[in-house]
Amino acid sequence: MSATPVPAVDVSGLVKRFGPTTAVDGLSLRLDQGTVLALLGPNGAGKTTTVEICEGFLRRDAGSVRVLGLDPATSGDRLRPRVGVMPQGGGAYPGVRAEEMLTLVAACAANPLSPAWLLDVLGLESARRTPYKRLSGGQQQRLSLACALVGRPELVFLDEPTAGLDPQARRLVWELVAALRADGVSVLLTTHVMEEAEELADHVVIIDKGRVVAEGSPRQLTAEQPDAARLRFRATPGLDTSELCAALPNGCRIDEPSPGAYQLSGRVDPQVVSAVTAWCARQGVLAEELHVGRRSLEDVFLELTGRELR
Ligand SMILES: Nc1ncnc2c1ncn2[C@@H]1O[C@H](COP(=O)(O)OP(=O)(O)OP(=O)(O)O)[C@@H](O)[C@H]1O
Repeated sequence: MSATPVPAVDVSGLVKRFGPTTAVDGLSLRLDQGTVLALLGPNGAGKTTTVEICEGFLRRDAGSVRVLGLDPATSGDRLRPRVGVMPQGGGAYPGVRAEEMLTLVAACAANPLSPAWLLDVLGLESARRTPYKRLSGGQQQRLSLACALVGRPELVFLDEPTAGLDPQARRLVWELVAALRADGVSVLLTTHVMEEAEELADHVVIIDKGRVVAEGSPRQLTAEQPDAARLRFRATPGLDTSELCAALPNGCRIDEPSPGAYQLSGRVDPQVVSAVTAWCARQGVLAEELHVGRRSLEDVFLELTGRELR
């Protein structure tokens, strides 16, 4: 009989307070080896705090945390060679050149990847000799990612790895995360971009105010009755939707979960779309960002918390 593998990250009942603020409030999550977990939540939800505790950079107030079976609060020396960290916002000595920085980090690893190769893969070839402070924000992000990966870690923590990246660079990071997963590396990433979680993660943990509000695979979280679709649009906040409600078929409901964001749930057919746009025309408002589709993680978050992710 084979033994169950140790989870890459196992957090249970985690609590962290900063003075009167409870940043993490009894949070539990588990990242299985070789999988990708996305910690999704709005600003201030407690994502960075959770990750920094797992990285061993912050002390917890309560709960248990195991990273590759070890406690990061006491086993930092043993974990450092096995774990890659891409902190939010990055940061480095301003004068250090991109390749110098990566070579320096590589020198700490027993069996590093080639810095030159990694710079090439991340599209930083032309910035090799550029001092850190002269790199663009996106280049700094990618260098930070390279530093997290150069030591061939078993597990990587990526805190908002695509924040501030242009679509092309974002796609590059997504491909890299998929490649890491294919190589059996475990990845815990934070994001408030739901498409990122949907695209990359095996398991999504949605948090708000330091607590888990939902979790599961993206498919589980967005599953609904097969004939149900969503219609969403933006318009002037506070419109009286009673006339529209009366015109909709039974089983359709319209909500305004956050000001100006309207959401219709139920069976969305061409007549329903037409009723909505006709109603908007009568109100003299333009329905912006009109979208019909299946429920997204953004919808799930909105339903659970009444607020938008961004
Ligand atoms: N060093 C600190 N001192 C005081 N309060 C802090 C500190 N670090 C975080 N907090 C507070 O803890 C809460 C959680 O912050 P955290 O940075 O973990 O959230 P987050 O989900 O990562 O947000 P973001 O998406 O903006 O990065 C916030 O209310 C934040 O203001």
